[in-house]
Amino acid sequence: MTTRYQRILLKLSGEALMGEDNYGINQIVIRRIVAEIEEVNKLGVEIAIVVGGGNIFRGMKSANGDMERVTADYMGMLATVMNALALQDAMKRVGLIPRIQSALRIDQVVEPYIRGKAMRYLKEGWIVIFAAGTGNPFFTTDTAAALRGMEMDVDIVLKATKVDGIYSSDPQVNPQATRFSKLSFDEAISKNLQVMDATALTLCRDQKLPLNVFSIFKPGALKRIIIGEDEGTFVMI
Ligand SMILES: Nc1ncnc2c1ncn2[C@@H]1O[C@H](COP(=O)(O)OP(=O)(O)OP(=O)(O)O)[C@@H](O)[C@H]1O
Ligand SMILES: O=c1ccn([C@@H]2O[C@H](COP(=O)(O)O)[C@@H](O)[C@H]2O)c(=O)[nH]1
Repeated sequence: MTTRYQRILLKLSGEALMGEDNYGINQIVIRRIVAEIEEVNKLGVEIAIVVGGGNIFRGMKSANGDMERVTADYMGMLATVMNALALQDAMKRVGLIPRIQSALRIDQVVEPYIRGKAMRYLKEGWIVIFAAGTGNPFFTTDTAAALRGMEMDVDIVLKATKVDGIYSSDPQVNPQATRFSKLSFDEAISKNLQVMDATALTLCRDQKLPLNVFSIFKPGALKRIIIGEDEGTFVMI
C-alpha cells in the first residue's frame, strides 16, 4: 500500500490516555492506541512520538499561587516520562520496538535525547518516543512536537487528541462549534483556536511543516491520514 507520508511526528495527548477515567493511564485505551500505531508501523512509516502529560500533571494549573511555575512545569515534564514508559511497555507487548529519549536526563530510566541516534532508530523502523517535552519550563508538549518534528525532518505533525479536529471554538464547551476540514496556520493563530498553542503553530508555519489534528479515539483515523484520506483538520501555510 502506498503512503502519503514516510516519516511522521505523532503528538499523543496525555489526556487521551486516561480514557473515561479522571486521572492516570487506562491500559485498555493505551492498548487500543498502540494497535493504531502498529498498523501504520507495518506500512513501513517511520514514527516518532511526543507524548503529553495532561492526564497526570499540568504545570500551569498547579502553579496558580500554590507552587512555583518552574517547579510545576518540571513535574509536568516528568509526568510525560511516566506516560512514555507506559507506552513503551504496551508497545513491547505487541512486538514493536520502542526507544524512549528524554529531554531531561534520567539516565537510569531512559536514554537522553540525541538527535543522530533518534534518526538512526527511525531508519531501523523502530518507534522513538520523545519524553519530557522540550526540557524547558514555560513550554508545552505541542511545542516539543513541532520542535522534534523539525529536527527529525518529518513530513507532517499529527496531533492525536480527544476531539476530531479544529473547531470554531472548543467543541467540548460549545456543541454549536463547527469543524474546519482545512485551515491555514495564520487563520489558526489569528482566531486563537486554542487546540494547539501559538508557539507550536508558529514553529510549524515558519518551517512549512504541515499539521493534521484528529481524534485518536476514531478507529483507523491515523492510518487513513497516512494513506492520504481526509480526516480531522489539515493545517498548512
Ligand atoms: N477550537 C478548538 N478546536 C478543537 N479543540 C479545542 C478548541 N479549543 C479548545 N479545544 C480543546 O483542546 C483540547 C486539546 O488540546 P489540549 O492541549 O488541551 O490537550 P492535548 O494536547 O490533546 O492533551 P495533553 O496536553 O494532555 O497532551 C481538546 O480536547 C479540546 O477540548
Ligand atoms: O516542554 C515542555 C513540555 C511540557 N511542560 C510541562 O509539562 C506539562 C504537561 O505537558 P502538556 O503539553 O500540557 O501535556 C505542561 O503543562 C507543562 O507544565 C513543560 O514545562 N515544558
